[in-house]
Amino acid sequence: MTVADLFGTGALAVLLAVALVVTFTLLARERRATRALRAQQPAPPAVPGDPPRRRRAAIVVNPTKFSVLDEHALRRRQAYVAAVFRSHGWADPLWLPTTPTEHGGPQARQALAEGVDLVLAAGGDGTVRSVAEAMTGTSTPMALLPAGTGNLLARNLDVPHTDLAAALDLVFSEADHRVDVGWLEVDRSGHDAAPERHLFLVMAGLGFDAAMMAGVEDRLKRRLGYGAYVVSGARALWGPQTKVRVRVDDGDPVSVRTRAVIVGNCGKLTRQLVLMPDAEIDDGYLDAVVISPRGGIGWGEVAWAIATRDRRGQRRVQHLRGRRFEVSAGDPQEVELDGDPIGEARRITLSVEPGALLVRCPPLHP
Ligand SMILES: Nc1ncnc2c1ncn2[C@@H]1O[C@H](COP(=O)(O)OP(=O)(O)OP(=O)(O)O)[C@@H](O)[C@H]1O
Repeated sequence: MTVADLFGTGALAVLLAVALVVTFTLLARERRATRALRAQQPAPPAVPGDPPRRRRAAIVVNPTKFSVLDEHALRRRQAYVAAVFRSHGWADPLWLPTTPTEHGGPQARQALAEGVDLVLAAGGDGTVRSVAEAMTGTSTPMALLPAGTGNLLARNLDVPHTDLAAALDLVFSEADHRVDVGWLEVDRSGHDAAPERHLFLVMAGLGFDAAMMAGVEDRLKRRLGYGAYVVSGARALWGPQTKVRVRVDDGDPVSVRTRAVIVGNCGKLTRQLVLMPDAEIDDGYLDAVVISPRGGIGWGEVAWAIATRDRRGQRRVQHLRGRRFEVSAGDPQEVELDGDPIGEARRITLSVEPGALLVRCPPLHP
């Protein structure tokens, strides 16, 4: 009998087909089982000589903070920073510059999508805030390379803000700490259908301090640095008091005549000037000051209370603490967010999200 005879018989052809199907099914099952077994096994130990995976950081940089020095300043800093990362065995950092419309959030999200080990915010508090907004709720730490004017978060976390080398050293020598973030809801009309929501890390508020920030022109900042806030503050001092209603958590709203309501996640303006001495960035609470001076003597009292940090019996600087603050005013008031003015609103709501952001910085309670 020839092979053709064999295939000519229908029964044998069916038998052959069945045998083939069974064989392929068994082979496929074996391949699946082998794959599953491999997946359960730990990764093979690195063969000596295999290059270990090098850690990589992304640096979200506001280029305008460097180009004010000279047009090559940013490139020089980038070369220096990359060399420092290499000297610590890290890969060259991924540089993600901010733009006039994308202030750090999209850049930080891109960095997270690329799986970096650390994101650095190189700029002022606005850049830091935008980066932090994208990183909140993730387990990737954020570090700071301060290059702004106020650098309020850096001052509060004791991150060097005038020495790039020292700030960079800290990236490799310190641990990560969970800090609270604040959320500010801005209802501009007092009955907005969808109020804006912004993250803040230091302070947000309404009234005099916001008017002061709004009055700090970029030109003045460049010439006077932090002193620009003093000049603008002096200008804003003499405005009228405003009637606002303040509600803390589920308490009843209280009406006060005030020049400013400032709510803080942390309380330092400078190392010496502490607006909210009890505010801690990791305590799960927000602190607030209601500043209500009347005339020159009243402002003298406020200045004294802030300079000495002694608030006993102080009527002009009232302190509050809670997890949620609602502040509403009859007339639109200038609103401030981590030192940046964001326009006027009639109602703001501030709340805290405890421990939502991982930050690389010196110990919070040394
Ligand atoms: N590529 C860019 N070109 C022009 N402007 C930019 C660019 N990137 C960011 N900006 C502007 O920079 C602002 C953020 O500045 P940033 O917070 O870094 O410094 P700062 O205002 O001096 O900080 P600080 O609050 O500490 O004083 C953004 O509001 C944005 O308008």
